[in-house]
Amino acid sequence: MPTQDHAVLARDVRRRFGAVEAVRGIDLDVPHGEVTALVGPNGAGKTTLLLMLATLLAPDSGELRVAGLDPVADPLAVRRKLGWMPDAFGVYDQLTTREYLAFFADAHRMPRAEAKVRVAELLDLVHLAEFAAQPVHVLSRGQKQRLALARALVHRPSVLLLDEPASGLDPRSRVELRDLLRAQAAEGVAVLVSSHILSELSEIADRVVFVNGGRTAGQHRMDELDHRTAWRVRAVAGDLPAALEQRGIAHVAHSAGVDVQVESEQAAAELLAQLIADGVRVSGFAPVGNHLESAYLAYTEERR
Ligand SMILES: Nc1ncnc2c1ncn2[C@@H]1O[C@H](COP(=O)(O)OP(=O)(O)OP(=O)(O)O)[C@@H](O)[C@H]1O
Repeated sequence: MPTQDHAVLARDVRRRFGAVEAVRGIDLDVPHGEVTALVGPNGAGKTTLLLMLATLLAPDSGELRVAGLDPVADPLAVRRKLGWMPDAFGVYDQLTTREYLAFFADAHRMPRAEAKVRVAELLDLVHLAEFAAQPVHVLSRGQKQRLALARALVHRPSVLLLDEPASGLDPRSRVELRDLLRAQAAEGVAVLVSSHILSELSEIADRVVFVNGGRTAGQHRMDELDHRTAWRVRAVAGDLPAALEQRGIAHVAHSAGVDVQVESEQAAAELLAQLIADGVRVSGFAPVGNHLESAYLAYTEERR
């Protein structure tokens, strides 16, 4: 089994909670120096997988490696290499922001003088220096998330796991998070990030792992993703679904319109001409989302 070159590796990992098979066959490869996106619908098993990688939950079966180490056999060694940003903020909110980070530096046995410098550096990095002496509980949700990110980085980990890191962040903080994750990857850190914000992931991720129903549905480099795009069609008169069916064109109807997959802009232009020729009075015709969104919809289609 490859270890060092794969910063994070999972092979046929399974975990159930009573009758629920939360994870039932996940394979994953996350290399150093890249940002890997972990995406999938609610309940797909992403958090369960991340908790297992973060040594906080034991798998029922399968193999896991983090920084070449086994999180089941050697959790303490894994934690020394790993930065973990959970989707919910932890306790200790009576501490000040500075004390909170110092506490985690101490937990990583960082010498006090070094910890002082590192904490100040991190507070600047996540723009919380002005809150250094404030108790953590006064921070807003987004500020707490930035603090959680700083906490994950305290000990300069070589593997960074983030569960929905952008969900509470304002637009500027999201841009900064993107830059920060790219900078970490450029320094050789392996970054695995789960998120539902596909437009943002498509801008920072080098690779994507799709998870659906507790299984890996696909792993790709972003530049290998199918470049077919979904186009959304709306019509004010004429039977749009019937016209598409008659031409054998697969489509998904929902309240915002009818989505079809087309191969290229040229194919989209031809489809529009055909629909008009069929008597459909088209009122809207535009590409939806980006390549990552299209691939996501294709991988999770059977749920509809
Ligand atoms: N501690 C638990 N006890 C019972 N069931 C659980 C537990 N944790 C997770 N599950 C179930 O396992 C499945 C996977 O949950 P998980 O949180 O891993 O999904 P997710 O992909 O992170 O979802 P989301 O995108 O909504 O965060 C869900 O059906 C969930 O209800």
